[in-house]
Amino acid sequence: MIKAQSLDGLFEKLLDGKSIFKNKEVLRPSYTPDLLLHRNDQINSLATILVSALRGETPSNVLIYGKTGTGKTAVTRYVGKELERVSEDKSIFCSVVYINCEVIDTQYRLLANLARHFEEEVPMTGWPTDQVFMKFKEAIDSREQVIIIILDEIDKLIKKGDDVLYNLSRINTDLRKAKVSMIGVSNDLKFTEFLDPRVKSSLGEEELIFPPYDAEQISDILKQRAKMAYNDGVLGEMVIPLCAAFAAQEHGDARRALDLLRVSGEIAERENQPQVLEEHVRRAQEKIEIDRVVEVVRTLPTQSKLVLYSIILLRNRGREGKNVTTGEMYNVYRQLCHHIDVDILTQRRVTDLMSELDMLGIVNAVVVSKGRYGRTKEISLSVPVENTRKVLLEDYRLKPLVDFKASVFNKMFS
Ligand SMILES: Nc1ncnc2c1ncn2[C@@H]1O[C@H](COP(=O)(O)OP(=O)(O)OP(=O)(O)O)[C@@H](O)[C@H]1O
Repeated sequence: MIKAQSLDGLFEKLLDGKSIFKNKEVLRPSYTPDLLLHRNDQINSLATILVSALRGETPSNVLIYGKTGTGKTAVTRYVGKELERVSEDKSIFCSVVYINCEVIDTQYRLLANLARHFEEEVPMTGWPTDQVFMKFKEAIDSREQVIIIILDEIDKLIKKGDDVLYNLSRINTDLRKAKVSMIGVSNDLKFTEFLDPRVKSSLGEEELIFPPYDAEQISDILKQRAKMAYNDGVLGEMVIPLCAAFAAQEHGDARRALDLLRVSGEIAERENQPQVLEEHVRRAQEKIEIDRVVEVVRTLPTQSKLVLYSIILLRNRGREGKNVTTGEMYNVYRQLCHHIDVDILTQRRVTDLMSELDMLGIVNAVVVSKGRYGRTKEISLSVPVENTRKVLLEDYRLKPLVDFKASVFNKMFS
């Protein structure tokens, strides 16, 4: 008879081990430090625009752009918090409402959230949108006050239409006492192209651009956070410079750098190492990259998954290192669709899907000239092949393709 191993004190034993972390939470994206480094210009510019609220005037609407991890959210929230703090000191009514449009991504939910913020009872579904908007207006117009609405990741909201932004941008004409202004935050520089020109000009009364951090600036940000996150003497000398270098290579992304610093520590801790070393950072970099790819690939639509799978199959056809042409890719894609009974898209549409994969950083397509045969695109994979293949085959619609290589490829390439 197999005797169950005694698990007494399972968690106690784990907890007894000395942690290398002092406070891991400060490395999470949700944590905003009290002092934001290398962002004085942006903080001052935003404060200069918002200070009107403290004079009872309506601040201009602002659009904030910058690549991911450049401190847009951190700066906006920080300045918003300061504004509320000073307004309280001066007994001026001023509220800053933060909305993440990736989570609250419909017009109704946005308005319902705004109304609820001001203690209006509005259900999260079911009412006509106009009625919710009316409730919000009534709620805020009960007294003299300035409301600043921060719409983070605003590009996610307008995917479902820009009516709500149009209405919000005109709301001040209907209000007697309250004043509303909006701050839109986005890492997509082009999203305003899809906006109604009136909304575009109203939202973009002021624009702020957040440039990427360089390696030195990221290093400073990491040092500030590492002091709070790790116990003294735990970090090897090369850990911060390496995290900063990796993140700067990407595009100066502070979030990526902080993730690297945290995951490196987690890897070291799991192995009961007393110190975080360079090798842990390298492994963390690999792990984060794979996690990212897995997430992006997993959420692709089926047709894009088929395009990607055909590239992987061609890449594995035995002539390693040779790039795949669009013609070859389309040929295999068609066979895959046929095999699992999925509609076959036109070559043009498939080329578009491939360009999307290129934009996501999953493949790299370059145009090459074939002399008098014209031009074609050569595609190479920018992601680890085996991991990607595994994730693709997790999709139940693609599962029957597991054996595809054996049955069709032998015929095609023999
Ligand atoms: N100047 C800074 N000083 C200290 N920490 C910073 C600074 N800039 C960014 N960070 C930290 O980096 C992480 C990412 O920053 P933030 O969320 O503000 O980036 P973002 O530009 O809004 O990115 P995204 O567009 O992806 O939302 C956060 O943990 C934030 O606290």
